[in-house]
Amino acid sequence: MTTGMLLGKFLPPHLGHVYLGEFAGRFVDRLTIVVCSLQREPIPGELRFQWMRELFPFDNVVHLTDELPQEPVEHPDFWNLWRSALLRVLPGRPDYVFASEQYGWRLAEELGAAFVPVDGARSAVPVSGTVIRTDPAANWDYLPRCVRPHFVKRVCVFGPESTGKTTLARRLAEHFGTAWVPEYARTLLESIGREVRVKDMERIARGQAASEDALARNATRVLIADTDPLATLVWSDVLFGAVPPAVRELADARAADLYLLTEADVPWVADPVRYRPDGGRDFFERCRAELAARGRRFVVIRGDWDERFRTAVAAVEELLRR
Ligand SMILES: NC(=O)c1ccc[n+]([C@@H]2O[C@H](COP(=O)([O-])OP(=O)(O)OC[C@H]3O[C@@H](n4cnc5c(N)ncnc54)[C@H](O)[C@@H]3O)[C@@H](O)[C@H]2O)c1
Repeated sequence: MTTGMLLGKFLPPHLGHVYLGEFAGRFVDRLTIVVCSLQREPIPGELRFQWMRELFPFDNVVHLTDELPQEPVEHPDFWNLWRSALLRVLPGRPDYVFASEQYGWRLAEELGAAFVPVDGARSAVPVSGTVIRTDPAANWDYLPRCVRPHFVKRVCVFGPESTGKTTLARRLAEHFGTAWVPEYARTLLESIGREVRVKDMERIARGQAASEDALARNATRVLIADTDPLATLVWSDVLFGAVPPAVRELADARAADLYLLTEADVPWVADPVRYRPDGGRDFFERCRAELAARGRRFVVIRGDWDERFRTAVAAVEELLRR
């Protein structure tokens, strides 16, 4: 049986890393991937470790969190420190070391392995972590699906019933060539076939959050959500005078990058899962107050359908420029 190892910061993992890992996994029988992270780095090491485990489910992915020097010039004992740290986390001395960097030669020698250089010019998959961190939107196609939610800007269409939220969310998603998140309350209530109860509220908030996180993987640069758990909080309070703690927790913890707050200035349309034909104005004010109390960024969407769409597009474009 042949064994191999490769290491990296994977800050974040991109398709160049995926190529390197998939190449190495086809070269040897048993591959170990070492995720090296430092506390000061801009993306948490634990998250990078989870991403790499998801990307390489059949390989041995380990996490090295020692605060080691990063370049040989930084420490006279650089190679001894790296050799002993690596031998601690590797299952044994590898037969092969894989890298696209020249340091792979010395690294392999330290571990008593043969070096297999992989695309030093990075011409097969021309991308780097620095390029992605500088402009993730421009390099979106190089991001693996599991990494995309970390870089996606989240927009939430928020406000009273029958103010065109779903149509606006769909239209925005189409305009920006991305994914949208349907309102989970509607999915649940249409399936449950009875009036909503307070005990449904936690399931609605959890469903909304889970659906958003799952669909964020399909998004390109921005994700458009038709409501979020903060809307569930407002609904729970308005309908039942009570908010389950789990709903409050989700509403407080999850902030969209931008809320499009839709005004109730368009005609009401009745629907079996709509509740408050006369409460649009109060509900709008309540939504505005909840956003303001949490310091969330929002833009009010009002006027006819075209004006609403134009205001929303301009607000999302502004968010994407930031
Ligand atoms: N500089 C040295 O001499 C040296 C020596 C030993 C260990 N280290 C440490 O190793 C760790 C990992 O460093 P890193 O910055 O190389 O990690 P990284 O995440 O940038 O890269 C991981 C691996 O993927 C390769 N790679 C990157 N883009 C690629 C692409 N487009 N196509 C194919 N392969 C690609 C890299 O060459 C590397 O082998 C760091 O903690 C560093 O300090 C450095």
